[in-house]
Amino acid sequence: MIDAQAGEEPRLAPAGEPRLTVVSGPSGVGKSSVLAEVRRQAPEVYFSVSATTRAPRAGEIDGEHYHFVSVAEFERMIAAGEMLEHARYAGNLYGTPRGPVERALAAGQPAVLEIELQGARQVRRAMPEANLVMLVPPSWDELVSRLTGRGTDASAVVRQRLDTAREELDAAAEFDTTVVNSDVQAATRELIALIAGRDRETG
Ligand SMILES: Nc1ncnc2c1ncn2[C@@H]1O[C@H](COP(=O)(O)OP(=O)(O)OP(=O)(O)O)[C@@H](O)[C@H]1O
Ligand SMILES: Nc1nc2c(ncn2[C@@H]2O[C@H](COP(=O)(O)O)[C@@H](O)[C@H]2O)c(=O)[nH]1
Repeated sequence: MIDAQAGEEPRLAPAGEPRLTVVSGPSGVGKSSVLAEVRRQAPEVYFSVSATTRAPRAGEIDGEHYHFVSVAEFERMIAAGEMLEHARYAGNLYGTPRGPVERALAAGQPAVLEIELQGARQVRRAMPEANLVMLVPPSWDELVSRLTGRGTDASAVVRQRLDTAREELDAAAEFDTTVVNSDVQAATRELIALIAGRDRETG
């Protein structure tokens, strides 16, 4: 957690206020796996559903895993100011619809975004009080093994995602907290504490 220096605005939301938590990290590190467990154990948390122009993978449900939209619809949403952040990743567009996140926070619900690095940087600028968490793998070899072992992407896409992963891991210092995903349950416990703002509690 980063404390405010004398004369500077505090960067993280004050204790007691619902917090926006951004979870980022390289493709294949286990963001979806850990957040599925967070969702199960902390049903009070609002999880943003992103819009994407990527084609659905087997088993992905429109409106649940993503809002699967056309490029034209995605561009309309940007032009209408409906995106909190957006980015191009591995040839597709991804973005966070702004309204549902703002409504959840206004209603007192902690909210979580699972987004890549460029988007996390945009949220940092737009909402400096957000807590940025990077999920990292226990080792590079383990990341490669998880991404290839998942079997959802062609080898060229895996290579592209691994190239981006190096850049993402190099940016870990920009995040407030780094959580190592060696074990899904342990990472889930750490994330739930951060989402609930337990790191802001004193005494
Ligand atoms: N702690 C862990 N130990 C071993 N395997 C894991 C762990 N966490 C996730 N995995 C596995 O790693 C693979 C990638 O996980 P997942 O799809 O959750 O990653 P992701 O970060 O959400 O990827 P993407 O950004 O591409 O959506 C999956 O096969 C998942 O079962
Ligand atoms: N900037 C944003 N990145 C997003 C968003 N939703 C998901 N993502 C990230 O994209 C990559 C690839 O996801 P995949 O489902 O195709 O494997 C991954 O890092 C996601 O976290 C978003 O709204 N904005």
